[in-house]
Amino acid sequence: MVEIKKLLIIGCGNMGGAMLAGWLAAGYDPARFAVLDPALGDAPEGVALYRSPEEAETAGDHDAVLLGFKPQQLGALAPGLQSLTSEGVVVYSLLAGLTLAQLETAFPGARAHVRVMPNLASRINKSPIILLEKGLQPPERSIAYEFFDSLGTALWLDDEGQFDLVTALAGSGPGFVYRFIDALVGAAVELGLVREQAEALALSMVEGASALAAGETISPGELAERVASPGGMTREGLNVLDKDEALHKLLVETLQATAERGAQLSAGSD
Ligand SMILES: NC(=O)C1=CN([C@@H]2O[C@H](COP(=O)(O)OP(=O)(O)OC[C@H]3O[C@@H](n4cnc5c(N)ncnc54)[C@H](OP(=O)(O)O)[C@@H]3O)[C@@H](O)[C@H]2O)C=CC1
Ligand SMILES: O=C(O)[C@@H]1CCC=N1
Repeated sequence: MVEIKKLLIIGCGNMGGAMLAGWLAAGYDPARFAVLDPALGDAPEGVALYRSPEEAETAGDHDAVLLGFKPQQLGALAPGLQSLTSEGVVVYSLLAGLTLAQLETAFPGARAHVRVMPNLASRINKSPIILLEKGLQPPERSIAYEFFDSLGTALWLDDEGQFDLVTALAGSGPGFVYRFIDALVGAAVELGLVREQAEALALSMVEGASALAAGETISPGELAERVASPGGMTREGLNVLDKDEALHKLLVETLQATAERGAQLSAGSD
C-alpha cells in the first residue's frame, strides 16, 4: 500500500498555508510536510522550507506534491518541476479550473493526478474537500480520502464536468458568505447600529444558524420557514429577498460567473 509519507507543498500561500495548518492541527507530524516557496517568510516548526526546485530535489524525500501556486503559473513552472513529479510521485493540485488532462500533460512522469478543491476553513478542519483522481489504486484512494478528510469533509466527485461548479460553491463559497455577512453588517449600521456590535451579532448569528442547519434533518429552506413566525417580523424580510426571486437569480448569476472563470483559466486566460 502506498501512503502519503511526505507531501511537498509547492506554493504555500493563503490556501496551501491553511491546509498545512489544518494537517498540523489534526496531529500530523510536521516532518511529513515540506514547502517549496521562493519568498515565503517561514514555515511552521519542523516543516522544511525550500526556496528552489533544486533545493527540494536535493532533499528528494517526498512521495507526493501539492500544487498551491496560481493556475496561470502552470505553464511557466511545470518544466522546472519535472524531476519533483516523477518516479512514483502523486500530483495533488489546488489549481482552480485546470483539468486532470492538463495536469497529466504538464506532469507526465507522475504516477497519478488528483484535483483537490478545499476552502480556507481547512485551517480549522472545517472545509469541504472535493477530490477527483486519475491513476490511484483503490487502497490509495482510501489513504488520500482520510488525509484530506482530516481538513473537514472530503468527497469524491465522479463527473469532472461539475468541478468548476462545485469549486464555485464550496471553494469560492466562503467569499460569498463573507460578503453577505459584511453587507448585513453594513445594512445594520446604516439603519442605526454601532459597527462593532453589528459585526459581533452577525458573526455569532451566522455561526449558530450554520451549526443548527448542519445538524438538522430538515432543509435550510424549511428552517427559514420555522424562523418566520406566523404574522411575525421575519416574513417581511424574507418577502424582500424572495421578491421576483431576486436572491435566487443573483446567486445563479454569481455561481455561473465563478464557474465560467474556471473554464477561462483552463483555456489559458491570465
Ligand atoms: N484562496 C482560496 O480560498 C483557494 C485557492 N485555491 C487555489 O489555491 C492556489 C493558490 O491560491 P492562493 O493561496 O489564494 O494564492 P496565494 O498567492 O496566496 O498563494 C500562492 C503561493 O505560491 C507562491 N509562489 C509563487 N511563485 C512560486 C514558485 N515559482 N514556486 C513555488 N511557489 C510559488 C506564492 O508566493 P508569492 O506570494 O511570493 O508570489 C504564494 O505563496 C490557486 O491555484 C487557487 O486556485 C483553491 C481553493 C481555495
Ligand atoms: O478564486 C479562486 O480562483 C480560488 C478558487 C476557489 C477559491 N479561490
